[in-house]
Amino acid sequence: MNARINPSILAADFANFERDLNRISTADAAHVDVMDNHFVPNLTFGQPMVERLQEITPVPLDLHLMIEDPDHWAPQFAEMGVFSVTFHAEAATSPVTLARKLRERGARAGIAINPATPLSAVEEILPHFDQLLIMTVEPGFGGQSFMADMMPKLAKADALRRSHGLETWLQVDGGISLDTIELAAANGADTFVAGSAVFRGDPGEQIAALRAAATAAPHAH
Ligand SMILES: O=C(CO)[C@H](O)[C@H](O)COP(=O)(O)O
Ligand SMILES: [Fe+2]
Repeated sequence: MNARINPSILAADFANFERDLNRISTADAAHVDVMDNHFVPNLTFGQPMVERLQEITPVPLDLHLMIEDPDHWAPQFAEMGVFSVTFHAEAATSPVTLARKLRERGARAGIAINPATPLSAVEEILPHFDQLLIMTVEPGFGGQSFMADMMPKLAKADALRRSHGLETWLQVDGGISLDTIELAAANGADTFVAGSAVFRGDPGEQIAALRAAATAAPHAH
């Protein structure tokens, strides 16, 4: 399995993004959590910040928009030349139209679902997306515990994409560490967001260890 490791810069030093982005240069992408203090009770990066990060990053940017009205805002983020833009199904009005707009602007289109949102909410529209993000914590904060009870939903999503021959990446976000990554990989995840686990220790070593653990995990298929 090709395990992608995307460290979340929510756990980086906010006064040293350039240094910390360079510390994760072996990662597949840098995960950027955009929070608006409305969709989630926390506030992080706005557009000028993401624009600047895009200029200095050595790795592609994987944006996770935890914002209201992504129909309006997400295309503006895609225009910055980022690698991927993932918005929440709970917040979007016209997700398929929005996915098309993101792709037209050169970004991969992702859709995210909260722990309480069933897979059925995105089942029909999955072919329009390059990535499905299954939250394994309640969105809003880093450093929370991995919700192992999301594994049946993840396995179902994996089975769905396989049965339809989709190339959709399956991303998990929240509480991913060396203790939990194998379980997520075994249930079908191929793209792993890890904030605290990467920046807690030596980021390069953590990325390598996480990638090795995910790759070595036994798979159901
Ligand atoms: O979307 C997020 C929170 O809403 C973060 O990406 C996630 O929490 C990563 O942090 P950690 O790996 O420390 O759990
Ligand atoms: Fe995230």
